[in-house]
Amino acid sequence: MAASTSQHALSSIRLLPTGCFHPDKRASHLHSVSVGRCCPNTRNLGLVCASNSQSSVVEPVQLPGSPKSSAAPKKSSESALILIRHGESLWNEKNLFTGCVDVPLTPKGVDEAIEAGKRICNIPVDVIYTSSLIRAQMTAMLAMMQHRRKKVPIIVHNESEQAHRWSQIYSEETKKQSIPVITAWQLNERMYGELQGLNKQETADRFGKEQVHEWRRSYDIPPPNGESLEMCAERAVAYFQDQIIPQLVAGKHVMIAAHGNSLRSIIMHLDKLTSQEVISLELSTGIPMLYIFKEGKFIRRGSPAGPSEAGVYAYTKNLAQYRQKLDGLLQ
Ligand SMILES: O=C(O)[C@@H](CO)OP(=O)(O)O
Repeated sequence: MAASTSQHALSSIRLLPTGCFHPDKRASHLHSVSVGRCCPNTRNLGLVCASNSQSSVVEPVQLPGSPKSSAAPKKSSESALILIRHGESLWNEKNLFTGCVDVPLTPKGVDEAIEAGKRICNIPVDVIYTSSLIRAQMTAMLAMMQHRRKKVPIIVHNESEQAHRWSQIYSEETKKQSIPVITAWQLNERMYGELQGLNKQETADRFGKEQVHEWRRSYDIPPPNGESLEMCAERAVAYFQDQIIPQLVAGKHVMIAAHGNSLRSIIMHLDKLTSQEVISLELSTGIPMLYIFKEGKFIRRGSPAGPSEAGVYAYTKNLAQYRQKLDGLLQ
């Protein structure tokens, strides 16, 4: 799907000077923390599921003010949030409504994911969230293969106590060189109901262009027996607030690999778009978008253009320092 003016608008935001943070200090804490795992049908399970700290690679973080909070957020801290829509899938290529049908990437989608990875290869990533769908997971993994830090992305398995136990890592050093990948159905594409598997053009020919546009882009009108964007936002934004924001508050750098509509709903929330404005928000496959989270606010930084582009690393002093560190220029 072509990038719209909104997508271009995302990339053309002016850069503002911002303060400092210390990505590497935070990354070094990864080895000692436990899992914040999401269970289906429950919104706020970070604390409930994190019973065994030994076998896990990422800690659920509590928001400031919470009585149990152990990780006090640093006032001056600043975190990167990268959002990536998955690369082209086999059903994108065939122009079929996909929704929650779990199809893989095309070779072009694989290339897009690799390209996305090159664009973010100098931006710190401490924890990755993906949907439970393979196209988002492939994208996350392929993108991370390009990262210069060369940490190993590892999918966190908490679907059963045994899965949790059997996927333990027994070396603290190896954990330090890992990035937890947390999969969450809440980040899935919106469920397209009875449109799933139908050809988009044929559906428009049959039901009319306007009707299909309404199903695809309106905020609160669901397709037959499917989810509206509003319904998708209810679970995706709730998950983002309950599970992901606490990571950012604790100073973790987060990447989310997800889908056109789950990400549209999160961007709507971050950018405070109205239900009218979100109609024209289109996300291209495999294009990363960067936000900086600082002092409780999200600052949109557009789409990093590539490792050779200097601009993105001037977004914040800390991104520049992180890159210098990767370049071996800093100790
Ligand atoms: O088919 C889908 O699942 C989505 C994303 O590819 O399509 P649309 O752009 O119509 O929301």
